[in-house]
Amino acid sequence: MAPIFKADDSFDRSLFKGASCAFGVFDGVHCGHRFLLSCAQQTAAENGGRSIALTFDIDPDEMFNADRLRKLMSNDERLEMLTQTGVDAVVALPFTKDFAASSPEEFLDRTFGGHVPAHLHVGSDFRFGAKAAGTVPDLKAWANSHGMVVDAHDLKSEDGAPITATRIRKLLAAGEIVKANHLLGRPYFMTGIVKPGRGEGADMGIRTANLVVGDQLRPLGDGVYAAYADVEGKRYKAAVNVGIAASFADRAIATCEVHILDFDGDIYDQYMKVEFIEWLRPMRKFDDIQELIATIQGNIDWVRKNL
Ligand SMILES: Cc1cc2nc3c(=O)[nH]c(=O)nc-3n(C[C@H](O)[C@H](O)[C@H](O)COP(=O)(O)O)c2cc1C
Ligand SMILES: Nc1ncnc2c1ncn2[C@@H]1O[C@H](COP(=O)(O)OP(=O)(O)O)[C@@H](O)[C@H]1O
Repeated sequence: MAPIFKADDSFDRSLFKGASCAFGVFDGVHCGHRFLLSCAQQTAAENGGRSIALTFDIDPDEMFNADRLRKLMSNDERLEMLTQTGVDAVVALPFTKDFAASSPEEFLDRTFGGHVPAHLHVGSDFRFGAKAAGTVPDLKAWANSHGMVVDAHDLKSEDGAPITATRIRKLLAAGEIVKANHLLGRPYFMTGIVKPGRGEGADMGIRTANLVVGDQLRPLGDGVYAAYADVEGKRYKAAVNVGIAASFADRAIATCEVHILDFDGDIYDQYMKVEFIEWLRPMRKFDDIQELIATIQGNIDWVRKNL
């Protein structure tokens, strides 16, 4: 697995010399990102240099659009997944207010610190520097005078439209999990530590392991889904309610309630990963608890038969 370098003041930027970098935020590490990263691997192989995923430690939108941000994964998960894409190294630039305020030219000077890569691969919509003022032609002009080749790639498309994190977030918000997973090239997942809920699941005969996932990390629309849950190193089928349970909205705080099929352990305070596979139905408010139980049992049966 590739090492992760945090590009703070102590970082030795000579790592960039002769390298092929793909530059982006890479939220979701989706198929479009993987294509760009494979381009860096290809020119690295041709030139005998390293391939590097060049990114930021946080998503810049956390600084500028925090209220409406819906990330596809946490920053740690993003960096970790980048290490598994086949690149030789992952470099995370600290995205501070000061760094974000750099002019486009200053931004590039500070990023590379005099050690310019051989190749830089970006998407054709790449913008950089304060107020995203730097464009691909600006990048190419800087590269020309610094001996770097810039490859600005058309965004990889699927079903007639570019694959972008925004497009995937919109599909997830609409519960279109199959289409979102297709563009991600993997199942969309949520992760967290299992917390105690209201204790009503056991009374209903349907235990649920609860995650409290904040809005920023919950682009997936409310609803009931078929999923897989990874707990204690094992993978189980699961029926999952996403969103605050409408029938208990006055007292519920969990936003991802996971009934794990054929499982009967205590996993409070344990890490759990939930991979979403199919949308089953909208979440709804039930006035009759027996009807709620029967409906959930129907969802569990569906998961058992179809996943
Ligand atoms: C597959 C599944 C579907 C669910 N669907 C709904 C629903 O449509 N409406 C609702 O209010 N709660 C729904 N729930 C949530 C249950 O009401 C909740 O798990 C139960 O109240 C237990 O809560 P507790 O874990 O906090 O004890 C669903 C739960 C599961 C596992
Ligand atoms: N099949 C299962 N699916 C989910 N959690 C289970 C299962 N079996 C046992 N558990 C355990 O039970 C807990 C959920 O029990 P529950 O009665 O729903 O209480 P609460 O919602 O208050 O945590 C889970 O956090 C987990 O530790």
